[in-house]
Amino acid sequence: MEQKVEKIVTWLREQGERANVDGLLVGVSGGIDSAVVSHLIKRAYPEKSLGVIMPCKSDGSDQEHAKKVIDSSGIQSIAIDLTETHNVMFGTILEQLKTEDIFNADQEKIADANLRARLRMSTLYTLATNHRYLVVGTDNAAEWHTGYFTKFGDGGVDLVPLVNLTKGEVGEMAKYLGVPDEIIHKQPSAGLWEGQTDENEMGTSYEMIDLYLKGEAIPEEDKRIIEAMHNRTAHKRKIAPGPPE
Ligand SMILES: Nc1ncnc2c1ncn2[C@@H]1O[C@H](COP(=O)(O)OP(=O)(O)OC[C@H]2O[C@@H]([n+]3cccc(C(=O)O)c3)[C@H](O)[C@@H]2O)[C@@H](O)[C@H]1O
Ligand SMILES: Nc1ncnc2c1ncn2[C@@H]1O[C@H](COP(=O)(O)OP(=O)(O)OP(=O)(O)O)[C@@H](O)[C@H]1O
Ligand SMILES: [Mg+2]
Repeated sequence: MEQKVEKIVTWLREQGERANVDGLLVGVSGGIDSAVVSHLIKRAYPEKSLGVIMPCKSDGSDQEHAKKVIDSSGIQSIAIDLTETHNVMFGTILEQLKTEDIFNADQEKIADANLRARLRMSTLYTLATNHRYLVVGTDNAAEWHTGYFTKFGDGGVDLVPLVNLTKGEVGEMAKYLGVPDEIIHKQPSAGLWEGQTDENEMGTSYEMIDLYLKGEAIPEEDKRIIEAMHNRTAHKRKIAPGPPE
């Protein structure tokens, strides 16, 4: 594990140097993926790494966990509450849609959720510009393969250090790095609405996705769900296409 960690830390430093920036930052949610990235960027840039806590109508326990990650990693931190920003922006958009009688209530929850992720992305890039830092993403191999992220939201980042690690491998790295146990053992959640858990929403488990990625046999139904998610989200893993000349 020491070697795996060192390889990623060296890579992060090289990427920073190549981009000619001063440091790295990450959004800290209180979940395991951003906990691992916080510890990694602190190792890569001990004096120039920043963790950004951005509650947006978020669960109080997530914020407590986020603070624990700041402490366990020793990273510098800043908290920016996006609740009011989201209320104003989403409220303005909804009001106009309703005024013009073109509001689609079926899509409200997902549109609300994705705006939270995109407000976080905008906040991170504002800070990155201010500090001359890069924005480090937290997607792991399971999330990347299934496209379980918001396009240009939490998917809108400069570097993805965990993209080759399964969720299980992220857990092993978290233990090695000293991420608090309660964060390692809690249910993965995007925290985009109350009670949301990744596995409920996806209809399969990270254990199944990890096994699938390792080429092992899994039940037909899980395989079908994973392949459908992968195909439906192919556009998120490419740059925007243009027409042929
Ligand atoms: N074929 C295609 N070619 C090009 N673009 C296409 C497209 N199909 C849709 N699109 C575009 O993509 C948009 C849909 O993609 P997107 O906006 O990402 O939205 P979508 O995939 O519908 O939703 C994001 C999913 O990621 C989950 N999530 C988000 C954030 C964090 C986490 C987490 O684990 O923490 C999880 C969230 O719970 C939800 O299930 C459409 O509105 C459309 O603009
Ligand atoms: N409240 C928040 N404050 C700061 N960043 C956030 C917040 N919520 C989400 N993010 C960012 O969005 C990323 C995607 O969330 P995701 O839930 O996939 O990761 P996680 O919370 O670190 O781990 P887990 O998947 O186990 O919940 C987070 O890693 C983090 O960088
Ligand atoms: Mg989470």
